[in-house]
Amino acid sequence: LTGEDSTATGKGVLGDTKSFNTLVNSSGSYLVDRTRGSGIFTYDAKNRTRTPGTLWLDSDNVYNAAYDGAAVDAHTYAGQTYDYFQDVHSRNSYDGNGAELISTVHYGRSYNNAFWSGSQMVYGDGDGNTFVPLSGALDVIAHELTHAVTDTSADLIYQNESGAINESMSDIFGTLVEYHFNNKPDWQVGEDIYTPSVAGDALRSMEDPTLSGDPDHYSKRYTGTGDYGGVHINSGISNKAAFLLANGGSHYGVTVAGIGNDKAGDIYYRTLTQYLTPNSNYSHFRVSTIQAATDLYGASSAEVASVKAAFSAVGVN
Ligand SMILES: O=C(NO)[C@]12CC[C@H](CC1)C2
Ligand SMILES: [Zn+2]
Repeated sequence: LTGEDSTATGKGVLGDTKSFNTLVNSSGSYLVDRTRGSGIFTYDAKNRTRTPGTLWLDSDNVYNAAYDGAAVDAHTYAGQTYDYFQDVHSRNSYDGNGAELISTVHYGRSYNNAFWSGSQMVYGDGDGNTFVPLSGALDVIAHELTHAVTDTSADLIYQNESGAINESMSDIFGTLVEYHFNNKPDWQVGEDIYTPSVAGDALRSMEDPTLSGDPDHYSKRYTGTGDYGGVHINSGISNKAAFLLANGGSHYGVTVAGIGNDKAGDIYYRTLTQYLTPNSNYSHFRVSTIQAATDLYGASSAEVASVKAAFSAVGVN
């Protein structure tokens, strides 16, 4: 594929106008951004389930059709997430080696989910009641791309406690990316694309995981076999700890002094990429996070004290 690097404009899933990088040649405008790593490439599954599908081609470099919105956001938010990991953590793409970012939208029919396939991001359109097209939320795209970061670093096994930590890392960086771009930021997950007819709800709350029935303390962890051993359930324990570490608060009688999003992000990034291993459980997660904070701020630092308090507050001692 050859052509000229260009900039297009278009409307996202929620009708917001944005600009993004494309490649233009005599065929038209492709959703190809050659300015980041080895490139960002966005594809159309055309409501079938073959991936990646067809590289997205538009006729006039203006992406304002309703059908275009999912692709506009997948492409733009992948670029923003790339920028977050490069600019904040000096990580060039999800593998640190400039790997191509490949996304497919319009996957399946009324498909209420999104996932990292092991090699690319995949987004359904939702059924219009539970979800609208899932690439419409920056925290969701950053969630998915963080699965790729995890897979190329700690490689946390996607089940039981290691899987819950895997899921929580994706929720944590999904939220931190949302704050980094100040895109209606909050400590909820998927709020922008979840239940369009219900205001103020979210798929999950990191501030209060019990709102979606998930545990906010290790003593309340799920020990069944559903959800790969509760990877989207027991993530609440770590999500609550992350909320407390960044924002502060008291939880079950334990008070945590908040250290802010940036320091929390640096601690979690170092924990994920330097200390966690495929079989890490919550106990090893506590030790690893303390070590990462110690590396960054010193053993007697306030940051280390807050990490210890945050894990203690959720019953991981
Ligand atoms: O938690 C997830 N995947 O592991 C979700 C579910 C809905 C959003 C898109 C994918 C987040
Ligand atoms: Zn996930």
